[in-house]
Amino acid sequence: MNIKEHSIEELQKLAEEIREKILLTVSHNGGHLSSTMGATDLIIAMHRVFDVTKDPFIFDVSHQAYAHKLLTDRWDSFDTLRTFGGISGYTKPKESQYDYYVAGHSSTSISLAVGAAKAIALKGEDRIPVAFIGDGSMSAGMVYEALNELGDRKYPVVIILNDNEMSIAKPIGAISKLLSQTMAGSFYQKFKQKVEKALDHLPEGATYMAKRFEESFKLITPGIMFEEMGIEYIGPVDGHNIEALIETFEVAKKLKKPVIVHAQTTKGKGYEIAEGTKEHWHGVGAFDLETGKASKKSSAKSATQIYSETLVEMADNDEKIVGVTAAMPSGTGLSAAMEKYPKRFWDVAIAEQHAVTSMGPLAKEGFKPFCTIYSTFLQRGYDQVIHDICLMDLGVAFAIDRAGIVGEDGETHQGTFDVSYLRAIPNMTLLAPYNESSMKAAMAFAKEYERPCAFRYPRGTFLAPDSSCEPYELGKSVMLQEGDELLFIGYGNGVGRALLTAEMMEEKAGILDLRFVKPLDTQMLSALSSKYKKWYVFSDSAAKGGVGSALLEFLSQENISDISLTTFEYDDAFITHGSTKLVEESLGLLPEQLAARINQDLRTDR
Ligand SMILES: Cc1ncc(C[n+]2csc(CCOP(=O)(O)OP(=O)(O)O)c2C)c(N)n1
Ligand SMILES: CC(=O)[C@@H](O)[C@H](O)COP(=O)(O)O
Ligand SMILES: [Mg+2]
Repeated sequence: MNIKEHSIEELQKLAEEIREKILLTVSHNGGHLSSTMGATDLIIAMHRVFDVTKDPFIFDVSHQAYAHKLLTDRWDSFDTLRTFGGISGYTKPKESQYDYYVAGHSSTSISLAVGAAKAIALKGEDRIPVAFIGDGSMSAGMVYEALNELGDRKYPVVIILNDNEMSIAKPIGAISKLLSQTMAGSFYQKFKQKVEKALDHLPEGATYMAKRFEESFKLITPGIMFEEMGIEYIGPVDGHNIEALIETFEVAKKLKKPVIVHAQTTKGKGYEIAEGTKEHWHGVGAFDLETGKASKKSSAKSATQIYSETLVEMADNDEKIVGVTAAMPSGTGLSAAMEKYPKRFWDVAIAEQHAVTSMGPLAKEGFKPFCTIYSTFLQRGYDQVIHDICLMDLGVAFAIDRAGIVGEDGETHQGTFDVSYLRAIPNMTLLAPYNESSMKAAMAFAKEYERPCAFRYPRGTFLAPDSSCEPYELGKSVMLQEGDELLFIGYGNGVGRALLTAEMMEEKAGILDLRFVKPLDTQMLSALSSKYKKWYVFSDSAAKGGVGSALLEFLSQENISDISLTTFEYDDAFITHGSTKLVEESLGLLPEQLAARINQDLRTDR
């Protein structure tokens, strides 16, 4: 859509139309509502001033970029948002030439802008990278690694800081406090302009004094930090005043230097029910537009809820239990423990690396940390798991939520890699529960275990219903059902998939709840290898380096060569978005598909 010739009134009308379209679509499909509603005016002004056909538009996380999608080539396909086969909820160059980069994990945009600026400079082109980042995403270390270089090398980059005074939850930390010093900021802006005018007319000696005076005022503004790092700061500006935004962006563009435009917006702008600091509206399922009520409510307890309740119970009985989340208090369920024990459970903002490392000394000092992070976001803290926890052999328990396919968030968020990336680390123990009782038992094990361990569980509910459960014992698996020739080995939610598949089999399968993928129950596996010659592995994890790999390593080490092993894990490819069921169906992983496949194999064998 070419908006270069639009009047301000036409742009304002367009903003309304875009918000209506977003509202209607998200109320049907679910999605990131409040971020994107609040960012709409900024994105319109961005498209007006910069040239999306040549300037890299780099959205941080990119959950707020729906208006960008609508302004480029996705108005007609927008109703497929986040559905299987439809458009992604995030920017994705494979989807559109106007999406410069993939995003989904936060705080990468300024690094990307610096990289783009280097390429542009090397190519001698007249283009300018524009990074669009939210206040919540300003907490992560990557931002400051990039600003550190940018402020020194001075590439022309415009950073639009969309400050809605919210992360998903309440933003945490000193940076967030600094950004919200806006009363002083607006006063300071007027004051600064006056001082600068006066300085033009003063002799040299007086300029020094006036500069000192000005700097003492800067100490109370958000600009100080950026300006001292060598990055121009403009703001705060009203992020819903399209006319003012266009003027400001024009100024920023002409500076040909690194510049931050600090814009204040209201999260949820345009949908009153969602406006302001209402965490719920960050990411929602389908809802009724009139009332704002969710269309579907699940009654079954999610794995996260079980974790959350169990953690509080454990914390009630043991004051050594502590825990951390990196900006996902409600998503991980840590919020319940944080409310009850605010001194022992912390949200450290988007800062997975810090979350992991900071739990090390707590373990060293005799506390029991539960480091509660989604599988996908723990990737950010990988070196810290190795260097700061496992090398020290400390008793930190990693509670890995959103393990497996997460559904509509798709490629950037799938929790597929944790088994592979954690299994390689010395001193690490890996276990997984498959229903409510086993989750409690796994957590009880993790609480007592004095070395690093990680347990994983899925988004939403476990596939298996609850059942009685023996306590977890290091490296011990449990046989759930004996069979004839086939052995189904389940890990975590894979046990539920194995149980469901077994119900549809023409032959009775033995079912093993593996419990630990590291260390493996070698005794049990050796014994089972004499009776069962066909092994099928069920685990919601990447096949490369996953559970099947671990079992093949075992068979090879033991020189057991008469077993055929098939693993139902994920192939070596990024997995698309859509409802979990449709995505799993596309991968052939629904129990009925697996049963049909195994039954067919058996028939062919005979
Ligand atoms: C590395 C990483 N950790 C956590 C998240 C989860 N997450 C997505 S958006 C978000 C809040 C971002 O806040 P902000 O940048 O202010 O954007 P807003 O939603 O307020 O527009 C969080 C914590 C993520 N995407 N990436
Ligand atoms: C944008 C982002 O990273 C989060 O908002 C994410 O979508 C949350 O996912 P859950 O809905 O699984 O908590
Ligand atoms: Mg924000």
